[in-house]
Amino acid sequence: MMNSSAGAVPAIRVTGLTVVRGGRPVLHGLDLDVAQGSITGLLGPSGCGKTTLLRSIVGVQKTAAGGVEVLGAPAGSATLRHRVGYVTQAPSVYSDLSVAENLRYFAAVLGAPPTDPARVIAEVGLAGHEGTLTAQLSGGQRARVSLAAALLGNPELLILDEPTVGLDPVLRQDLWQLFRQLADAGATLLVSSHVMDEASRCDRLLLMREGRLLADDTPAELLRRTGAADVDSAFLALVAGQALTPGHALVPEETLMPEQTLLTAEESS
Ligand SMILES: Nc1ncnc2c1ncn2[C@@H]1O[C@H](COP(=O)(O)OP(=O)(O)OP(=O)(O)O)[C@@H](O)[C@H]1O
Repeated sequence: MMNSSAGAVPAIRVTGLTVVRGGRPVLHGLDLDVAQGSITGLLGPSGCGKTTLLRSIVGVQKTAAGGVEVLGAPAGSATLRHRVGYVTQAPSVYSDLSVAENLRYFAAVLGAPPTDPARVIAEVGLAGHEGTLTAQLSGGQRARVSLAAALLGNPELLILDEPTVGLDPVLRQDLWQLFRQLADAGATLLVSSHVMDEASRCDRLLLMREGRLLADDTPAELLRRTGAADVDSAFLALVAGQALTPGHALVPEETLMPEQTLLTAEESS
């Protein structure tokens, strides 16, 4: 059976998710579904709450209200540990171990097959660097070791927080090809970025601003709906539309707080 078949359990279901950080609400009652076997881009300006949403999905974020289900189980459940891979923005590998040592260590912890380290090293384009100490790698290479660690055991859901940041265009293209291969093989990827030009590589986009969803759509439909030439312009059109005609906002009106409308109106003036 295809993963994307209608009626399949969504890979991620977020309902009414509210998160407070530092005494301030940073996610305001988010509702969204992510279908299995797809690549969803989570886009929005710095500080809009992307990492907080990803942390909630992985089950490491304290939430104030609402729920998150992952592959049909509550986020953070022990049964999900081997089914979900998470790559944070900060490389989370040991700098005093080599590339291969890091991956052999994480493979052992996860109980992944012994052939997995070589497979994932090749997938992220680090073949030839197996013996290099992680401390001696470039920032982009270190980030790819973290990504390789998340690919161990072939998780069904990959949560990637800005995985292409600081990478050159060729590497970015290679990684997006890898993401597509993984999705074609049935994996679900949720990839955050503040680089809107990566949006066209996604099946679906979640545009976020100030802890709320501005849009949940395919890239093509988003451009059609806003009449914009690129996702950057679509984002700005949505922000402007929200400020000028809150009654016609592209998210349900009740999820827009009055102060948000005032703020966006001031900013756009
Ligand atoms: N540990 C923390 N304590 C208090 N507030 C926090 C903490 N971490 C983040 N925040 C706040 O939560 C909000 C959302 O942050 P978050 O890291 O989720 O944004 P982001 O969209 O991932 O940003 P970026 O693209 O810069 O990583 C921001 O206003 C931030 O200041």
